[in-house]
Amino acid sequence: MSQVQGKLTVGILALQGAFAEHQTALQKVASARKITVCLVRTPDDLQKCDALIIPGGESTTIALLAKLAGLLEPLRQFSKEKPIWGTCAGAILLAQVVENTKKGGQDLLGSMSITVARNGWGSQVESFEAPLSVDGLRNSEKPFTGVFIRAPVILALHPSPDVPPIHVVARLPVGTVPKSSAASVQLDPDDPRTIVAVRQGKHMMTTFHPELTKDGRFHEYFVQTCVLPSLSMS
Ligand SMILES: NC(=O)CC[C@H](N)C(=O)O
Repeated sequence: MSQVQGKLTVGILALQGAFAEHQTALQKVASARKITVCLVRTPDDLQKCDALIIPGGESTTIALLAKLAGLLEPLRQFSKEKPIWGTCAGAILLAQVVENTKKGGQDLLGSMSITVARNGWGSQVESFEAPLSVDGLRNSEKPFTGVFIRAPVILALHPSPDVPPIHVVARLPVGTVPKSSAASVQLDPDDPRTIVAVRQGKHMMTTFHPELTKDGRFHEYFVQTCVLPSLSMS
């Protein structure tokens, strides 16, 4: 475990997108939990980390910049050993299969057995917020505000005996009708597009942006549920 003064180091991929917002949110959690926050721009930065957050932004741009920085393969290797949390664009990078990619496809880490579609609810104007009830969050009786901005949708989970179990962490509330032309009808409760947060093994993806709220409970949840347990196994 790469610890600095007995601390746990959580990296944030800082190539493009909302990495500063994650840094602010994580620093609030860090003060209570001996965590060093590291902005990751090179393979050397990544080496220092015990876990990683990939922020929202544009997944095609993040992947291209990661390739240019020589980070794609190190990220794939990292994901085999250490926890990654992908938010929105970061969720796309973690997915095994992505639909609606840019022409010619895009590089992925493929760390979670999930199919997502980019911009599943439509464009920026169809962004929306939804109150999410999330078991396992501190004060879970208080809904967590999911901020969905040109968000991907989960089209399918691919559980199999060969991969770690997949846990649905949060779904859109029954009756949510996103303003999107892509889903203007009320979603059926077991429609996979209602799934907006998933854990598989040590990784987590959220199709929304916890870093854009002032509510740090998802950052706490990632540390408690994904990061700390992975350290005890390493
Ligand atoms: N808010 C976001 O991260 C948007 C993700 C972006 N639409 C993509 O496909 O990469």
